[in-house]
Amino acid sequence: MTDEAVLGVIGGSGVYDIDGLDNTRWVKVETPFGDPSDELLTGTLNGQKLVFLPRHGRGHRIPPSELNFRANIHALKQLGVTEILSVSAVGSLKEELPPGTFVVIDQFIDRTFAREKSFFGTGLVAHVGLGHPVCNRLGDRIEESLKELAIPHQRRGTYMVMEGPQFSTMAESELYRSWGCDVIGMTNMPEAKLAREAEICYATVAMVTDYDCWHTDHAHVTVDAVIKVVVANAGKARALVASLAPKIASRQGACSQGCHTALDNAIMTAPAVRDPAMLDKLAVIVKRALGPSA
Ligand SMILES: CSC[C@H]1O[C@H](OP(=O)(O)O)[C@H](O)[C@@H]1O
Ligand SMILES: Nc1ncnc2[nH]cnc12
Repeated sequence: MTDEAVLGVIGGSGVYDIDGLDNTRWVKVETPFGDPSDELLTGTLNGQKLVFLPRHGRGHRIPPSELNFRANIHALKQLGVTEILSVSAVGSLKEELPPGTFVVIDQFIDRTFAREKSFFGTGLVAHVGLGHPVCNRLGDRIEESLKELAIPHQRRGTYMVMEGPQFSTMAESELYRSWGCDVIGMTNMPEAKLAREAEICYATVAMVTDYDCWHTDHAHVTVDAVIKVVVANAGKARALVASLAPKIASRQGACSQGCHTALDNAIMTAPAVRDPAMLDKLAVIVKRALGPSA
């Protein structure tokens, strides 16, 4: 099932389209969890099947707390996506990460509180592991591309996920700095958790757009400043996706870290008491782990 790689790209703020694809088509996808943020763009890039989803919808219609993360991940799963590259704008919490730096995220602190965080629920309970919340095989490929393209980057980093939509207070920003977080944003959770439940490799390349509000020598973050940096770095983001695509095409077999088998030993509910309606609703998610007739 994961033998053929399909690369999903979730475009964040300022990234509402993707160019250079062949055989493109915007596809409307329905899910049991409601509507995804927009239609999904399918095509091929350098020989690799690719599906693109603008996280906030084209034109940026949807704020972080109202994103239907479950529908977005479910739609990508339905289109066969096996690895997701999340491209996100973030604020920097460290002096040594100036705007324009790309960070290959490897950890998250999830401080969101107003979002649906699981596909599972009463009648079908599951607990997936999240010690390594991103796929390091995919992270390694991203790092290779960043090196080849000479894009300034940091290989690892902790992304603090806040609820938003307002930016942080100075006290909050200093608190997250004291926790050792590298960058801050509003969107990557529960996205990463749901990708794990859906057995899709997930990795984030976070583009630093500002110094949040803690830095005394820099103006506090504004939307204008964020978008200016995203636009200035759009070429690098495009080049990254183009370079990553053939690396995904040539990857061998299922994820060695276990992303593609995350539901093995994760489903708690005894077969006899599993809710048939939940099994039906989650069929796309649990088909590999429980078999098509579960
Ligand atoms: C426009 S700044 C705030 C906005 O940008 C980031 O979104 P994304 O990860 O989709 O690039 C941040 O998390 C906020 O949603
Ligand atoms: N400073 C910041 N805080 C939260 N989300 C962001 N996205 C971009 N910059 C941000």
